[in-house]
Amino acid sequence: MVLEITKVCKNFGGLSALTDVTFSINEGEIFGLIGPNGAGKTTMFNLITSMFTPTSGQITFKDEDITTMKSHHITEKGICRTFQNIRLFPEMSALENVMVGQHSRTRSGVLKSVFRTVSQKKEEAKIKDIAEELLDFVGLSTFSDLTSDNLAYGQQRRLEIARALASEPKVLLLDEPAAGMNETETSDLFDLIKKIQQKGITVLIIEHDMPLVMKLCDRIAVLNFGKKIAEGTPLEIQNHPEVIEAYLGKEEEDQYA
Ligand SMILES: Nc1ncnc2c1ncn2[C@@H]1O[C@H](COP(=O)(O)OP(=O)(O)OP(=O)(O)O)[C@@H](O)[C@H]1O
Repeated sequence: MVLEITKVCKNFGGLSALTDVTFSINEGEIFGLIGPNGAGKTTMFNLITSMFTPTSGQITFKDEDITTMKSHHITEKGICRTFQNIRLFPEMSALENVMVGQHSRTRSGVLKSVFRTVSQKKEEAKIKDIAEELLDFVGLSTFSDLTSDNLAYGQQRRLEIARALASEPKVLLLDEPAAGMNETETSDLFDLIKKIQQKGITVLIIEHDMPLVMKLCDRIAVLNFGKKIAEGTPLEIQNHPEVIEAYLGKEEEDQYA
């Protein structure tokens, strides 16, 4: 088990965003977290990355309790995420955006040195090399000098993934990576996430694009009103009566048969 979520609850005032949610993720798998709007999926990401603390319950990463660990320590441990709304630096180049993503792994910090020592210069050169490799990995090497606001939407989402990869995650959390993508971009995204898995990185993905989720994920957990209503393989999830009723809807049932 790489990540274990045990009996996690999160209340916001009187609202129970998550109630007693338990699931665990195996090393190297692509795990989907799905459910209707407001089901608590992003809240779960916010708890795993310590943007919020659970009201109760436990989160462990490789058997270490990380429930109350600070966010930056969680990044250093090897958990990194992308956001539902793109959060790039719009006026920085694609390359610089990825270079910034490495800050948790560097000693002297990126782009800030005024009096640069030889070792800092070497480190910067290495940071640039790694960023170039990552841009190549996500298929954006020809756009390296473009500012991120000049990239197409699907490219910006891939750039976000490259930036997240720059922190050398063991577990990558993707929050609706296919949102707003056309069919070709979604198909490229599928290939990219599979390549990330092949690198040995575990992927936890929130996604509303059901055909993509069903094709991509090894296992899936389904939330509804903050509670887990099902967990299993894509086939098990597609045939789960409570999921069909709560989430997929009768109309869409045939689509996945
Ligand atoms: N910071 C917050 N303060 C108060 N309520 C919140 C906060 N964050 C989330 N919520 C509430 O918790 C519930 C779960 O929200 P969450 O964003 O986790 O759902 P979601 O499954 O990610 O939805 P979507 O698919 O629409 O992104 C919602 O009712 C939401 O309004």
